[in-house]
Amino acid sequence: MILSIEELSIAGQGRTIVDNVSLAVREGEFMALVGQSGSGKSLLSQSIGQLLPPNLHASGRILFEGSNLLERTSKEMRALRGSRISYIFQDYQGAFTPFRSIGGHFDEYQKVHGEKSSAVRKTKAAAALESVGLDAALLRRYPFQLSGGQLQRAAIATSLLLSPRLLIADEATTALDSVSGHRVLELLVAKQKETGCAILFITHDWRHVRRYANRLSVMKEGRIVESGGKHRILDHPQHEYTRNLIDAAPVLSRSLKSGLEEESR
Ligand SMILES: Nc1ncnc2c1ncn2[C@@H]1O[C@H](COP(=O)(O)OP(=O)(O)OP(=O)(O)O)[C@@H](O)[C@H]1O
Repeated sequence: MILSIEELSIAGQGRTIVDNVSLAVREGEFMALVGQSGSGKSLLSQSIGQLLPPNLHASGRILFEGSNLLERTSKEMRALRGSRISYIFQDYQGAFTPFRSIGGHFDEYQKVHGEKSSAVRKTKAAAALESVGLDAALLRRYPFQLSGGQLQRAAIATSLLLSPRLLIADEATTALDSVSGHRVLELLVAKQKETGCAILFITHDWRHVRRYANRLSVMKEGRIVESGGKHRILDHPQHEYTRNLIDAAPVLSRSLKSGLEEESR
């Protein structure tokens, strides 16, 4: 296991939002987390990197590479985020400061994580951008001069720059049109194969679950109601809530919900 969340609860102001959740992500796998809006998926993912809003508190254990992340200091977490654990958010525009060039972002990111040579930083930035299918000339542009799809690609390039072992993608394609979203996801999966990192993928889009996930967990009202292999859950859901979610997804209308007949992944 690369990540093992054990009995995690997230609470604040007298309310428990995530309630005693356990969830494991295996080395190199694509793990999807689905469930209704407000069930606590984003907060769960934020707690992994100690990114919870200050009014909320997490308890339990989040084991990553042998230690409990909830016990790490803020300084240790800053070093870990971006290097061993990376995030891609729905709001990719928020990941960029408007008046700093794309190259400036790559440069700063590498500086923060200890790369002292400006020449190395430049070479790595160009290679990273090219690795996600973007021209290195875009390094000179500003975020508002790139399309949404290009910016999200640049965000993916940044988050993979230091070869993290775990990538957390919280509705990473929701803000993109479906063609750009599809391309970004294809890219993410290709990069995953190349680097071997695990992905925790939060989504409402069952097409993505069916196409890319190895396993999934279903969340409802702060609890995980069901976890397992994709084919088991899509074709033989055990919990009524999972059955309802799958039945409500029009894209899953084939004879086998997992699409096992036509897709092998
Ligand atoms: N800072 C906060 N203080 C108190 N409650 C919060 C805070 N942030 C989020 N919540 C509440 O916690 C619950 C879970 O929110 P979360 O964003 O994790 O849900 P989600 O499953 O990711 O939803 P969606 O699929 O719509 O993104 C929601 O009821 C939300 O309103």
